[in-house]
Amino acid sequence: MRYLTAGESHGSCLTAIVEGVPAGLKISESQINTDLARRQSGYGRGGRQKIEHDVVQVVSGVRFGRTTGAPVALIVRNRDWENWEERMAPFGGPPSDLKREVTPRPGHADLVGALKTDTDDCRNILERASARETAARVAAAGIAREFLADLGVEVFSYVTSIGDARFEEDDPLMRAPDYKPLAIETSEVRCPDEAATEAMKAAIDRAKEAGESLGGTFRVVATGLVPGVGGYATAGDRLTSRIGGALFSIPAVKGVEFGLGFEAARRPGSRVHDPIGLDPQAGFVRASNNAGGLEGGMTTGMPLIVTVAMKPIPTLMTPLSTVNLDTLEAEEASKERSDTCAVPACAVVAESEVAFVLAEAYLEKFGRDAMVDIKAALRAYRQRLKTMAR
Ligand SMILES: Cc1cc2nc3c(=O)[nH]c(=O)nc-3n(C[C@H](O)[C@H](O)[C@H](O)COP(=O)(O)O)c2cc1C
Ligand SMILES: C=C(O[C@@H]1CC(C(=O)O)=C[C@@H](OP(=O)(O)O)[C@H]1O)C(=O)O
Repeated sequence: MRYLTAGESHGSCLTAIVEGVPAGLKISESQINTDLARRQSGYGRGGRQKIEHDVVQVVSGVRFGRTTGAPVALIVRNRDWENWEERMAPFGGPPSDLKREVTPRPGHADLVGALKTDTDDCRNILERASARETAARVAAAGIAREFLADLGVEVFSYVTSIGDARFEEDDPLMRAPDYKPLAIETSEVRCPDEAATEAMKAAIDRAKEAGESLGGTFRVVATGLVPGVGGYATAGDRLTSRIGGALFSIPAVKGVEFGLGFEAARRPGSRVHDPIGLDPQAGFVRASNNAGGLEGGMTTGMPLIVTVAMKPIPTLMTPLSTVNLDTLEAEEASKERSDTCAVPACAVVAESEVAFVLAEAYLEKFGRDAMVDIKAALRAYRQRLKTMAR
């Protein structure tokens, strides 16, 4: 299962096509819309989110609420388009008052994209480098999430820091985070701890006041996984690389750690690796989950726990210096409407990326055509694992 998106930030709409979708999977538009709304939310978002109200339109591959096995095409319309129709027109000439973007923002794709593609208007770059595109990813991932949910796998996320405001978790080994979904989703920064939520909001307020921006960290967790999904035999099989790559595809993601992550490099082996035991009911079990649910590029059966770092938003209201592409003079970088912090939204996008990788890995292992066969294969596999532990 993989997706492809198209659409500019201020174009008429975003489009996604998901291919490799098995037949017979129940799809809920309202569930996708809930995820789209979660991606739009979060303290520190800018004015754009007051304009947009993202809803998905499923245009192919689903009939009477179930997938047919054909590619699923989805559309999310940009409400802001009506303010940009002339400036973003696919055909005809530019309007006479068009203001080109010639003061590239450090940290954004503006300068390097303009150099690479020989344009004198960074808008050609930023329209697509913009994380607006991630709305299409979240819509597309609705298919992957429904697929995983049908197989008992849930993917969620929560924010662990914004700037220097941190959520200090009780279980530093992160064996299996089990925060209440409501505690996460009712927090304006998607952090299950009230005091940390307030500290993060205050940090965002201070940053906004100072014309600054903030990044942060969050965790993505997947539960209900069976062991042995993914692969060890070739570089391309390993889920570590596939999940890492998928997360690094998200604009502004600059770090990914599995389980203990970098902390593992500071500890001796006996305090890192997860001892193996045998439980009469559960079969092979682990005393800890420092690996974060992956060994040898495969799921261990413990929760997958990935910590992700997002850099601060590049657009600054107190801008850094840049060079004007027309005059070649030093100038302040452009400061268009922007988010101050988008860590909570980024976490929802990251859930989507993880869901896609896991869905594809499950399809590899349990078949691709029809949900009924995939579920039967999963049941048979679980049964075989039980037999191996007896
Ligand atoms: C959900 C989300 C929202 C974002 N909002 C903004 C924004 O409002 N302004 C901005 O300059 N960058 C924003 N970014 C970050 C830029 O898109 C990103 O830094 C840019 O594409 C350059 O890519 P890089 O940071 O991976 O090098 C956002 C990123 C995400 C994931
Ligand atoms: C539109 C979204 O995020 C945008 C991501 C973004 C960027 O540069 O990445 C810049 C801003 O766009 P605008 O200039 O239109 O306000 C954000 O609002 C969204 O997430 O839906």
